[in-house]
Amino acid sequence: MESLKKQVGYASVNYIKDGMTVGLGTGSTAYYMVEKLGQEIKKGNLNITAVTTSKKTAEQAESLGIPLKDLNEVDWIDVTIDGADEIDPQFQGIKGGGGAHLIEKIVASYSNQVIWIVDESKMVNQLGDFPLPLEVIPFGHQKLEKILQEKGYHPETRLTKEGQLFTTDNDNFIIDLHLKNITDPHALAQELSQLPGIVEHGLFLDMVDIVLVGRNGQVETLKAP
Ligand SMILES: O=C[C@H](O)[C@H](O)[C@H](O)COP(=O)(O)O
Repeated sequence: MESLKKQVGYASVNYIKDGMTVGLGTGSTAYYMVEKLGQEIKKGNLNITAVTTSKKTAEQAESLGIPLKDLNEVDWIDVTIDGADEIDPQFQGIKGGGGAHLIEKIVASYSNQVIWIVDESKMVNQLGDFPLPLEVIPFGHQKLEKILQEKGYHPETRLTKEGQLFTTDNDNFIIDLHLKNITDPHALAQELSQLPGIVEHGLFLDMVDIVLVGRNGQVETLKAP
């Protein structure tokens, strides 16, 4: 898996051209994309500006000398390259396994092109086996969890390995919904968007343009319809 992630992450840098403003995703696959981008910048092959989607990616990018700007300082992003947790045959996805989906979704929404980079294990027939992350405001989060429980969504407030409440880069909490299968992602997205306290859910619908999949040692390019 690790070598597939590296292969697909490295291959995605081919979509980055000189002069572009690039959105840098978060996670173990995006890590390799950022690593390769740093190498190309160091060699003098690329001159770009990047906007990051998490503190972790910002730290990595800074350490590699990738020029960074805040989203407010750029007009638009040419391409954002990011990982994903699940992608269905309609190119709908779940993100937020690392708790970064709020900023990832904002950055993606200001991008001309969105590319997801995944290993083949992320390609599924139906979304929902991967727990759906919700970034929630700490105020009243237990009340919200109760409502989600009553709806039959099997919520679980995310904890760190040490058993502490997981906090996002925005000082919010994450509630993961253990749904097993999501039959109507758009209806669920709408319902979750209307619940007070949920800042953003991890359903990324109709957002991706190209998916690069690492499969059997090759990188497959899939274009969303
Ligand atoms: O919050 C995390 C992000 O949405 C990641 O892009 C996603 O979880 C995929 O990460 P990875 O490539 O590490 O599986």
